[in-house]
Parts: sequence; C-alpha cells; structure tokens
Amino acid sequence: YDTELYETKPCDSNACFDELHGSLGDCSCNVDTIDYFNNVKVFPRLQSLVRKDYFRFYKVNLKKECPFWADDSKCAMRYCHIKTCSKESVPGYENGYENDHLDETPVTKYTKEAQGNCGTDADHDHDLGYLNMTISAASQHEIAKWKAYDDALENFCGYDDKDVDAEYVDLLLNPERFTGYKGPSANRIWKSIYQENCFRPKPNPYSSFPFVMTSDLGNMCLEKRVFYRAISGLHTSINVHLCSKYLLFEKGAGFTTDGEWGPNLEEFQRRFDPSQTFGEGPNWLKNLYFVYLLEMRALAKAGPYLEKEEYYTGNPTEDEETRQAIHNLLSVIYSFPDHFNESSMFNGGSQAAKLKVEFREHFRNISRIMDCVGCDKCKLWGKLQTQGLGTALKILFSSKWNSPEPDPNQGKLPVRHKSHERLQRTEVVALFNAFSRLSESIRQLEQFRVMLRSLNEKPVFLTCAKGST
Ligand SMILES: Cc1cc2nc3c(=O)[nH]c(=O)nc-3n(C[C@H](O)[C@H](O)[C@H](O)COP(=O)(O)OP(=O)(O)OC[C@H]3O[C@@H](n4cnc5c(N)ncnc54)[C@H](O)[C@@H]3O)c2cc1C
Repeated sequence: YDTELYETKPCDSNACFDELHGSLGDCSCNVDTIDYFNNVKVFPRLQSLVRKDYFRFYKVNLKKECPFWADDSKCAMRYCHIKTCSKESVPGYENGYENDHLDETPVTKYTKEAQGNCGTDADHDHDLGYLNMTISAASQHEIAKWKAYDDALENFCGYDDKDVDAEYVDLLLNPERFTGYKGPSANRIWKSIYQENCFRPKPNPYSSFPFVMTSDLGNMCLEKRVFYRAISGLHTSINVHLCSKYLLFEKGAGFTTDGEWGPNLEEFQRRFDPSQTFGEGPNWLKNLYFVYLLEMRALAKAGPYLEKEEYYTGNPTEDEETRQAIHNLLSVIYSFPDHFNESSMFNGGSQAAKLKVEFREHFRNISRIMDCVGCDKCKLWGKLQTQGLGTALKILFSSKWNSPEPDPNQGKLPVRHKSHERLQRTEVVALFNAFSRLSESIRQLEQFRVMLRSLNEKPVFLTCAKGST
C-alpha cells in the first residue's frame, strides 16, 4: 500500500466497520454469516466462472439515447459520442405511469430546471472512462455462431427488436474501476435513480434526499424498503469498486504504462465513515449485503432451470466446463442456510398487486436512466448490474416465475416449470456478472478492514521506530 497516502490523513477509527455486524434487517440473515460464506465459498467460484467465454462477452446496446434530459443532452453527454435525442427514440412510457408523491410528469421531473446544474468538463475523464470494444478475430468468429444459435431460440420466444444496435463487449478488457466520473453529472444520475424510488417515507419524504435515513425506513412497508435497499446496495457496490481499484498514480508518473491501481482507504472512508455520511455509511454497506442476498436467492430459486441451460459458445469442452462450474456454484448457493424469503412480499390482494406493478415500472425507469450515464465504462457496468438485478427481481417476484406448489423444495423452481419464460443469454450473463460484482465488493470490504486494522496499529509502531535509539 501507499503508506504516504494514509499517513497524511486523519484515519483513526474502524467506524465504517464497527456497526457492520449482526442482523441485516428485513431477513433472518446476518452480516458475518454472509462475509464468511461469500469470501470463502462463493467469491472464488464466481471469479473463475465469469472468466468463461459465455460470461465474459456481454451483449449490450450502449448507443441508446437518453430519454430524459433531451433538452440539455449535450451538457450531460459532453464526452459521449452519441447523437442528440430524437423524439421517436423517447420511450412512450408516459401512458399509465404512476407516481405517488410527485406531481411531475416523467418528462419534466428530469429536466435541468428540476435538477439544478449539469456537469462540467471536470466531471469526466475521457481516458479513464474509455471503453475498449476490441474483440479478437477468433472471438468474433465464435460470437457469430452464438448469434445464429441465439436467434434460433429467440425467434421461438420473440426476439427483442430494440436490441438491433447491441454489440458484444469483452468485460475482462474493461474492468469496473475508478473512472473519474463525478460531480453534478454523476450526482444527477443517482438523484434520478433515487427519485424513481418515489416510495419515500412520510412525513418529510425528501428531508434527506437522495438517501432515506435508516431511522425512517421503518415508516415504509417491506416492499418499499426492499426497493430502496436494493438500489442503495447497488450504489454501494459501484462505489466500493471505484475505491478498491483507484488510480493511485497516473500513467507515466511511475514505472507502469497503465498507471498504478489499488485500494484507496481515504476515499473509502470519505464515502462510508459515519462521521462523513450523516451516520449512514455503515447502513449503505449493509444494503450491499442485502442486495447480495436478493440476487443469491434468485439464483437459488432459478437454480434447477439455470443448471439445464446449454451455455453455448460452440466449444464443447469449454461449454461442459461452464456447466460444471454452474452446477458447483449452485450447489454451494443451495447450501446457504438463511436465504431471503420473498414469499412474505406482495401479499395483500389488489393493493399488493398494484404495488408490484409500480415496483416493476419504477425499476424499468431506472434501467432507462442508465442510458443517460455520461461515461461509457460506467454505463456498461451500470447497465449490466441493473439488468442483472432486474432479472433477479423478475425471478423473485414475477408470477410467471412462481411455483404453483407451496415450496416443497426450499423454494427452488421445478426444472420443467411450465409457466416461466426462458431467460435470454444477456439476462443470464448479466445475472451472474452482477452477482459477481456484489460478491467482489463484499470481498473488497475485507481488504479495507485489514488496512484499517493495520493503520490503527501503525502509530504505535511509528512512535517506537522514531523514538528508539
Ligand atoms: C450508474 C453509475 C455507474 C458509475 N460507475 C462508476 C465507475 O465505474 N467508476 C467510477 O469511478 N465512478 C462511477 N460512477 C460515479 C460514482 O458512483 C459517484 O457518483 C462519483 O464518484 C461521485 O461521488 P459522490 O461522492 O459525489 O457521491 P455519489 O456516489 O454520486 O452519491 C450521491 C449522493 O448519494 C448519497 N449516497 C451515496 N452512497 C449511497 C448509498 N450507497 N445509498 C444511499 N445513498 C447514497 C449521498 O448523499 C451522496 O452524496 C458511476 C455513477 C453512476 C450513476
């Protein structure tokens, strides 16, 4: 570690982690159980799984225009080579859109006026946000075969025409890490995402906007809390990754050509220490564990189905290895003793059914907001992680994925469940990669814990060293 960096900053407590123990809330699970289970059992398996070709190449449309702030798109997309919005490209979701607490229409609520200043040049770093779209000739050849294979299946299921602009991106060439995307531009995205969480506590729904004070979460029903905590957990994960893979030294400043990347404890503390986050930092970290539990439960529920997937890449040896790795990971996930229990949600007749529709609509809007992210690499991972979370929520809450029988097998769906749809390749890839991002974030917390511990011991060591004769 760069010791200089830490010695100059006041960094004298374990406050980020002191409260990160015990019950998670809204489930029977606790933080310490997940820490052990993830770091020892899940993380290593996922790490090797997502390096497999099936999971490494993600098909995504990064060219979709931002549907929300067309009037100042140049400002929001300063460094994004995307044309300005055409009217036709704005999804016509106005019909039937409901919002409990806001009078604004979806179009006006994201305007510049509604949200303050947009970003400046300093909000983006062109180099750091650069997305490497390189795919080797050999991979291109293989991927052409996947398309033919998927098209045949998707024709059967109904192909999503909106994806005609989608391209494969090599995720290993574009690791999620610090990009320098910040300031009003990035804040506006988060603000808009939390605005979609229009399920806000009463009274004073916006007193701590964009976040909800944990003390107010109890004033919201379980479903609304789950929605908020899932988004907050995703936000935590993204920010933990940028702290953990931070640009410590610019390229050219040292001995490497790519710059020096590593954990930045000071940045981590700024984002999660209770003294700098109105006491909320540790709760935001807990939300990371919470969203991890949600996605893990979705994997367990859809496990029998996922075990039957082909994981087709055209290479029989690789495909068999992938199926084995999936089988192995899922058997570990099945063994988790405290899975999230989604059956306690949306049980309340017509009100609950209405809430479920709202839940889905608001989540869809969040995935649309991702098209407004002003840094390509952030957009890639933002889209992947929202698609992964959306797929998990679909598995957990869509009636098409509910077993008609009451839970005979720990809530796992039967392999040949009649009603559920087939998941598309991008959904499966996003689901496992999104879970892998959360898993890695939890693993990275361990690294910050160790750094803080050794830092707390350091002054004693330094005093002795300096004072000794
Ligand atoms: C979709 C997306 C992807 C991104 N990907 C990257 C990336 O890959 N690399 C990179 O370097 N940057 C990325 N960013 C930017 C990054 O997330 C921050 O927005 C940026 O670093 C500025 O941080 P900030 O301190 O202003 O607070 P932000 O993270 O922008 O948060 C805004 C406000 O939200 C509240 N808040 C913070 N965390 C939480 C939480 N967990 N739960 C609830 N409320 C919270 C706080 O009040 C905070 O002031 C991404 C942003 C978005 C929107």
